[in-house]
Amino acid sequence: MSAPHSDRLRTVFLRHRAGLLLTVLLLWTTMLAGTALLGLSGGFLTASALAGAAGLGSGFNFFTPSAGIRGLTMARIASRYFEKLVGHDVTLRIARDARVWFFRRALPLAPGRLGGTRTGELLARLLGDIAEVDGLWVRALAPLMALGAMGVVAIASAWLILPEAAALLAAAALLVGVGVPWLGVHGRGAEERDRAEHRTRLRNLSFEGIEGAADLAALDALDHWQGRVDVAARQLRARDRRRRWRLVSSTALHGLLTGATLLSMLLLALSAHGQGRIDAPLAAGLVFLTVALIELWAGLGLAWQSLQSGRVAVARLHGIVDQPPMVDEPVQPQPVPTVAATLQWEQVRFAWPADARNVLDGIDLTLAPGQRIAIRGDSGSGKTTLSSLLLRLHDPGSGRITHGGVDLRAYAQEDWHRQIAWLPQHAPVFAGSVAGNLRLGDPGASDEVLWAMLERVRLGDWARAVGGLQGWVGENGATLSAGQARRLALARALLRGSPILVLDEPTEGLDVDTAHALLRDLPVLLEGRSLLMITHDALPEGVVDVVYRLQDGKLFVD
Ligand SMILES: Nc1ncnc2c1ncn2[C@@H]1O[C@H](COP(=O)(O)OP(=O)(O)OP(=O)(O)O)[C@@H](O)[C@H]1O
Repeated sequence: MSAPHSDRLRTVFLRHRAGLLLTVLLLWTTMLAGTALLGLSGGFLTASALAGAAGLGSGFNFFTPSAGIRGLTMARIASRYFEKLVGHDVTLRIARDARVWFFRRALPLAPGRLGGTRTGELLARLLGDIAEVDGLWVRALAPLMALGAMGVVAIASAWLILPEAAALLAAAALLVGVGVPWLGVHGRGAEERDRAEHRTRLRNLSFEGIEGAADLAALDALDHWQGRVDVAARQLRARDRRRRWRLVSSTALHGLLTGATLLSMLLLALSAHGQGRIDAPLAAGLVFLTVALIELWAGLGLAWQSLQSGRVAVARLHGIVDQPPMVDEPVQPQPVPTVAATLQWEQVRFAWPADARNVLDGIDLTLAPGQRIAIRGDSGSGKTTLSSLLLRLHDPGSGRITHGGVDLRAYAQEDWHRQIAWLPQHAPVFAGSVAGNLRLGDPGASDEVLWAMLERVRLGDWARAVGGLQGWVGENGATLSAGQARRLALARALLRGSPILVLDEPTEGLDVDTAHALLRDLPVLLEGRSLLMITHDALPEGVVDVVYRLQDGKLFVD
C-alpha cells in the first residue's frame, strides 16, 4: 500500500511555498542586481574613459550611471540580506517539518516493520538523508530556478543590444547550464545510491560498535571491529573522492567553455563596434554581462549534484515510510468501551511469515476484568507472540481476539493501546531524570503521584539517594541495578492507569529474592487491573489466579 497522495514529502515543501518562492525571487533579484551592476559599471567606465580621452569631461553625464550603480549596489545588499534571512528561515522550518513527517509516518511501523531495519540505518536516514532533503531548496532548486530566470533576462537584454550576442549567450547557457551538468550527473544515480549505502554502513558499524563496546572489549574484539570501521571509512572516502573528482572535472570543462564564451563575446562586441553597430559602452556592457553570468554559473555543478543526492535521499526516506503497516486500521473504528471488559482469544492461530509452522495453533483463553493470569512455556514457545497479538502489533492468521465481544480489529490502534500498559521484555530506561522516565507513563502526573508510585514499587529510598525526582538516570539505566531498572519500568507502566497490564518477563535478570519481592507486591500494585504475565519462572502462591503453559502452539492449565 503506498502512502496517501497527501502525505508525500513534497507536501512538506508545498506547505512553505510562499517562503520558497520568495527565496527564489530574492535570489533572482540579487543575481539581477549583481549582473546589472557589472554591466552598467563596465559600460560607465568605458564611457568615462572615452570621454576623458576625447576631452569631454564637463559635458559627460556622470550622474545618471553613478546613481544607477549606487541604487543597484543597495538593492543587491538588501536582497542578499533578505534572501539569506528568508532562505534560512524556510530551510529550518522544512528541516523541522521533514523530521516530524518522518517520525509521524515511521512510528506506526514500529516495531513490526522498523524491527527489520538496523538502528544505524534508521539513524542514517533520519540524519543524513533528511539533511540532504532539507537543504534541497537552498542548495539546488532555488539557485537553479533563479539562474534559469536570470538567463532569460540576460539573453533578452543582450538581444536588444546585439542579437548575435544573445545567440552566443543562449548557446553557452545551454552548454554550461544543462550540457555539462548532465554529463556530470547522467547515469550516476546508481553511484549516488551506492555512496548513500556506504555512508549508512559506516554509521551502522560505528553505532553498533559504540553500543556493544563493553562486550567487544570483553571478547577482545575491539581491534577487529575497529578494522571493519576503518575499511568502511576507506570505502566511503574512495566514493567521496570519486564524487569530488567528477565535480572537479565538470568544473574544468565548465571553465573551458565559459572562457571560450567570454573570448567569443569579446571578439563579437569588438567586431560589432568596429562595424559601427553598437557604441563602445554597450560593447563593454555586453562583455561585462557575460563576465557576471559566468560568475553566477560557477555554482551550477554543485546545485545539480545537490539535486541528485537530494532525489536519492527522498527515495530512501520513502523507502522506509511507504512500507505497508503490519495491521490495517478499520475504516470506521468502533469506540472502546469505557468500562473494563472481558478479553477472549477464540481459536487463535498465527504463523510468522516465512515460517510454515503455526506458533499459536488454536488458542482459547479468557481474561476477565481484574483477573490475573500467567503464561509459562519454554523459550521460543510463542509467549511473546501471544502478547503481541493482544497489542495488535500483528493480527491472528485465523480466529479472533475480542474485547467485550468486539473484535480488536474494529478498534483504532491508538484507542486500543490506551487500554493496555505494557512492560516489554527489554523495557528501556532512558537517559534523563527519574521523573522524565516515569512521566512517559503519565505526562501529567504530579510530583506527589510520582513519589507515591516510587514508594509502591519500593524505589523511594533509591530515588532519594540519587537526588530525588530530578536525579539522573544513566543511558540504558547505567546507574541502576537490573532489579531497580525493572521496577522503574514497571512503575512507568503502572502510571499509565490502563485497565490491562501486560508484563513480559518482569523478573528477568533479578535474583530470586528480589524477583519474589516484586511478584508478591504485584496484586496490590495492580489495584484491580487485569494482568497477563509472561514468565519462565515459577510464581509464588497468590500472585496470579491461573497459570497456563504454552506448548506446541496450545495452552494447557499448569
Ligand atoms: N518478528 C519475528 N519474525 C519471525 N519470527 C519470529 C519473530 N518473533 C518471534 N519469532 C519466532 O516465533 C517463535 C516464538 O517466539 P516468541 O518470542 O513468541 O517466544 P517466547 O516464548 O516469548 O520466547 P522467550 O521465552 O525466549 O522470550 C520463535 O521460533 C521465534 O523465532
